[in-house]
Amino acid sequence: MTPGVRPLIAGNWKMHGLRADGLALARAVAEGARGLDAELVVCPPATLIAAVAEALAGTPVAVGGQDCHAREKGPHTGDISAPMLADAGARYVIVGHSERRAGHGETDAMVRAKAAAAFAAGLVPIVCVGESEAERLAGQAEAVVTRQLAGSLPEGFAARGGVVAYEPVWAIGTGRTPTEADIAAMHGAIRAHLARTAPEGAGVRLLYGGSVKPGNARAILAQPDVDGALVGGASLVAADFLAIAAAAGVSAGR
Ligand SMILES: O=C[C@H](O)COP(=O)(O)O
Repeated sequence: MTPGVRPLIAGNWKMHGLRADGLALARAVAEGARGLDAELVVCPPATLIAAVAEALAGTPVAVGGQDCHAREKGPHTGDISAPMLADAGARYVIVGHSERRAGHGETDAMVRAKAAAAFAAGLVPIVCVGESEAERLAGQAEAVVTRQLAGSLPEGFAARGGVVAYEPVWAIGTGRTPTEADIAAMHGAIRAHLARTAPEGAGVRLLYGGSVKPGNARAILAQPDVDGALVGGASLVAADFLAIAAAAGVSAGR
């Protein structure tokens, strides 16, 4: 944890949640969030953003989107723009998740444009980076992640409060995680890259994502330069998500 930084725990619900269970999950998270010393964000599917934002109004839990288009509006069937997310009540948006990079052919340049669009709409982008298993085994993990950062972060990213999530692709939904030392080393490398490129880089919140669970959260969040987590599967169970958030508060020594 970076000293003085408030931990951020974001839940990416991915393509899970119909109205009734999504609203129940959001309300249960808000109920348990009182008194927790971490910032909480839930990122429901787009169909639920407005309803969840309404249900969470006046609570400490913010809402985020899972993706946005780089343009404000136009002939882009099925896409959602950053101003639309903001209008629906979102304050954050995840961009460049590996499932978008792999499943929708998103390049670093596209991710960069999406993050810039998020800022323009008043949203905080959470930009995801991470190596594949083959890249890690080839000793290329840091080079890959540094290249992704160089290509994916728009001008003024650090100064404008952008967030980076390091998610090794092979750790997502697998129950496998890097060693604590490997997480610390990668977060240190990301921090060094950010600090080289902007004076505000030292203050950017760096999240770890990939099989974060209540049982491993405390150890992961205790690593230097790990300022929070981007949680997938465990964010679908309110008690698990809240336990991870509680571990973040403990790791921050708050
Ligand atoms: O965005 C979240 C990540 O893809 C992590 O997912 P997971 O916690 O299910 O491994």
